[in-house]
Amino acid sequence: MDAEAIEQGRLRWQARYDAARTRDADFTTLSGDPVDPVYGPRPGDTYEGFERIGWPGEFPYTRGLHATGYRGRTWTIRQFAGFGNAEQTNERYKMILEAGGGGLSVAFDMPTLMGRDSDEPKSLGEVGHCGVAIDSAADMEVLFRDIPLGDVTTSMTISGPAVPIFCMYLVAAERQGVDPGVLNGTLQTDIFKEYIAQKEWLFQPEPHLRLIGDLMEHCARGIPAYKPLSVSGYHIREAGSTAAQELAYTLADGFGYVELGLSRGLDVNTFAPGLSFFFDAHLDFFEEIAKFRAARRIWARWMRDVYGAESEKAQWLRFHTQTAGVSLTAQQPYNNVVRTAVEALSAVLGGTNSLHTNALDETLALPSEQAAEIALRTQQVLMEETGITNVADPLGGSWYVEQLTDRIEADAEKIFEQIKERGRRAVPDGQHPIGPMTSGILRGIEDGWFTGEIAEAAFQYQRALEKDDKRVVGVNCHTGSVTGDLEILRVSHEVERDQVRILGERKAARDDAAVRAALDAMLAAARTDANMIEPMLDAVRAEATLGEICGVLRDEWGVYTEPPGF
Ligand SMILES: CC(C)(COP(=O)(O)OP(=O)(O)OC[C@H]1O[C@@H](n2cnc3c(N)ncnc32)[C@H](O)[C@@H]1OP(=O)(O)O)[C@@H](O)C(=O)NCCC(=O)NCCSC(=O)CCC(=O)O
Repeated sequence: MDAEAIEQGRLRWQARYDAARTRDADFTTLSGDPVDPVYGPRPGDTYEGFERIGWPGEFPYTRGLHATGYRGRTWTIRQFAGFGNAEQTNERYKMILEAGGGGLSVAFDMPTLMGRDSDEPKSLGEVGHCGVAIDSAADMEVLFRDIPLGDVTTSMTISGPAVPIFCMYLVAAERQGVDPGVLNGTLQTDIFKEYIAQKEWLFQPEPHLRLIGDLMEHCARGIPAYKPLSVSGYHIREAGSTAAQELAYTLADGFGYVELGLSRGLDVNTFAPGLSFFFDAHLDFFEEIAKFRAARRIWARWMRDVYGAESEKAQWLRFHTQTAGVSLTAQQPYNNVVRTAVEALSAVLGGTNSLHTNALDETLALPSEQAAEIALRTQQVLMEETGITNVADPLGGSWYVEQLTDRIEADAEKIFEQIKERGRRAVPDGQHPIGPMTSGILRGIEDGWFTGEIAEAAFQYQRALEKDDKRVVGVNCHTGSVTGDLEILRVSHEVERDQVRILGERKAARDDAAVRAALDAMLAAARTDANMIEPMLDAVRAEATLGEICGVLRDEWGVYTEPPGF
């Protein structure tokens, strides 16, 4: 790009920056020297390929979505939390908000994630263990007691039964007197990554996609700020993928949901801002930063050029990041604080919009209160003490980071082509029921391709670890430790007993005929093309439980069995 075009871009950025609001904060170095909000080529310099880098707040958004970077608004500190029953988790949320957490993020227990009630035999021993147990709208009410849902953004990490859980959230808001139309938050909902990596699905892909389409329609129509999908690479990476695979599979899944919205006749400029993303921040500092920068650039280009998105928000890739759980070690667990800080730094340098930092004890149990606080404080140290929020995309223009960004983008493009090619082999072009990327994803799920590719990458890494080519402190080098034991959070079995008892009492107190009628109406809707959100909301309002709602749908649609792979 010639010097004149670079200068024009800088002036556009300056105009945007001047028109925007910045925080009332000190933007100097620790030594008191002023720093610019962004840096670029020196006036008069040319820069080959600068259109791929550009300025923050401008297409292709490599350097961030906002001209002001974190000077306008810092990232959201969003700590994923949930354990025991709704009451215990409600207490933890209040602690997080009081300690300066910017948003909430609900972790559900395994029965809830699988659409089962706490009193089902398969739930035994799991209630309240890896997250909070939610059986019905009444639990959801308790979960957010004294937390005004109109004033807080809440993320809910659930995908198989995402839609009934979402309905419970809406009903909890109604019961607080909050208009559901003003709700802002994120529902994970991403079912593709369940088949690819996390393995918590309920039905075959098609009925899941139908429910997701209904949800997208409902939110696009009436809850404009709500993000019904958090397209997730985190679980793909944690299952052992490479950074490029994480990026490519996740963005491809995102394209699949765009195709789903388009196939429903929705306007891409209306529904695309409701797609957000969720990535892992692993330990290779520069590769991770490059991954985040490439993600924004690829998404903006595909949204504009392939899917016809015109508005900025429809081209923006917004993402949450969680530090890599898989990088934590049980050996010398205090080192995990350092790993997490480095990973969080890469997320911030990559321009994350929202961040969860893992607690040092998460490889052993759910975080204790003390470990959860250190994790939160880690973000606050980065945010408040390091000057990192002063300058947008400070690594832009680094030869290494720019080349890594280009490389990871090229790798992702190759993978998109592989996915689409699988789709073309399964379904001739012009006949894709949803879209060409979606056909490729479904084919890759059905024939175990994604799982196989991830397993191969995980195998290669494990082999490198065992040959000591890759090193992990406390595991295959610098072993032996003088640090003591950790306090471990244990969820008492009484939680399960109490949850089952309360569920029984609630079932006994409700109007059974109303529950049955609402479930029948929901089933009738499932047998048509009608949007299922309203009938499901009615069932939830009648206090139908999660297990009952999912049970009716399981009976109707059947369950999915994964193809065996060796
Ligand atoms: C979009 C995100 C990523 C973040 O939303 P947030 O509301 O926090 O942030 P945001 O949208 O970036 O910013 C909020 C508002 O401020 C505006 N804003 C931001 N920066 C600005 C700036 N510099 N200048 C002007 N405006 C700015 C934004 O445009 C937006 O307004 P407008 O809206 O008006 O534009 C959302 O989807 C989210 O919160 N996701 C979290 C997902 C999550 O927590 N998942 C947990 C998974 S845990 C899991 O799966 C478990 C894994 C395991 O451990 O097993």
